[in-house]
Formats: sequence, structure tokens, C-alpha cells
Amino acid sequence: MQQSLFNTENHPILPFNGEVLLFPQLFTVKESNTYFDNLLKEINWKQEPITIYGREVMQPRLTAWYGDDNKTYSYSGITMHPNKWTDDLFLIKQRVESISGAIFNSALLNQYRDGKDSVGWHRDNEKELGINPVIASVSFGATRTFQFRNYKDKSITRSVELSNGSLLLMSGATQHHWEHQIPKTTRTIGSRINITFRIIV
Ligand SMILES: O=C(O)CCC(=O)C(=O)O
Ligand SMILES: [Fe+2]
Repeated sequence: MQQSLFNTENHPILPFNGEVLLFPQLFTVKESNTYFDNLLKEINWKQEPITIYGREVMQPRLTAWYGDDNKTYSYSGITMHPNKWTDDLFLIKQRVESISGAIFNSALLNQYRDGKDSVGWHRDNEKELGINPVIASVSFGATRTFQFRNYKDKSITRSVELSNGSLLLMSGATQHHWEHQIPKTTRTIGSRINITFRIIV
């Protein structure tokens, strides 16, 4: 099924100073379940330490980095070397590229094992990503809430539910003006896999 960038389901999420579109069903439930199972097994998942205010703590989720050769990436104080694309990741990348019109050379994967796993407020504004990065975020497995808050006025917030097979496309000035997070939840939920495709310049 071909989806247009401007159908009624993917109206803009942010009120100003950024461009975010949601495609609730880029992949069918059947495709998504297969990708979820494969990625859970195939991906070289690690729990990495990060440094917060000079103190080393373990990230509350598993991560992995895939991409074209020779692309390294710094993320919250760690430098990551990419694994080589798997067949599944390459197929997912091609689908995302056909919708977004961008060509991605790397992907950061996150696995949230349950509601206790999370990612805190941050912007994807590492200098390797360029000035106005296009970031395509694909979700498989359990639905999690993805929240935005304005960087200057932290009372301005928006949130979207990222369900199995969805694509969230962030572009334009989004990373300058908006932070995002996946908060912890006390709901009993299964695991979720997220892939954020990026362009390292
Ligand atoms: O899991 C998500 O949807 C968000 C992940 C994220 O923000 C990141 O990896 O930078
Ligand atoms: Fe992010």
C-alpha cells in the first residue's frame, strides 16, 4: 500500500518551529510482528553505560548501532562503531526511504524491555547529524508514549502513541526547538523495539 506524505492520518504533531509527521501503519501488523521477532534475535543488543553529570550509569534500555562502514557516532559521551546492515534492517530502511524521500546511512536501535525502560528528555542534535536532521523513527512491539516539549517553554508539550508498525518522521527545525522522551510507565507491557534512521554527514 502506497501512503502519501499528506493524508489525513499524518497531520502535523507540533504547533510551530518543527516538522513532525506520524504514519500510524507504515508496516502491516503481520510484517511488524515478523520484524519484531527477527530483530529481537538478530540484533547485537548491548546495555551501554553513559555519563550523566560526571557519574557513570547504565542506560535504562538496550541499544545497537547499524550503518554504512566508516560512520562513527557519539551519543551521550560514548562513541559507537556501526554493525553491518542486516537484511531485515535494509528492507525496513528501503520502505522508510520510499516514504520520506531521504537516504539514510545509519540507524540507532533501542530495545525497551518493559515499562521500566525509557529514554530521558533530549534532542537529537549531535553535530554529526547536520543542521536540520531528518530522523525517521520506526516502532515494533508494545505501544509507548513519545512526548515532545518545547526547549524554551517547557510547559508546551505534545505526545503521540507509537504503535507496532508506525513511523514518526522528524525534520526541519524540530531538533533545535523541541526535546523528546519515552517516559517509564507502570503499566504492565511487553517489549518495544525502535529504530531511528539517521544521516551522518
Ligand atoms: O524510542 C524512541 O521512540 C525514541 C528513541 C530516541 O529518541 C533516540 O534514540 O534518540
Ligand atoms: Fe532521540
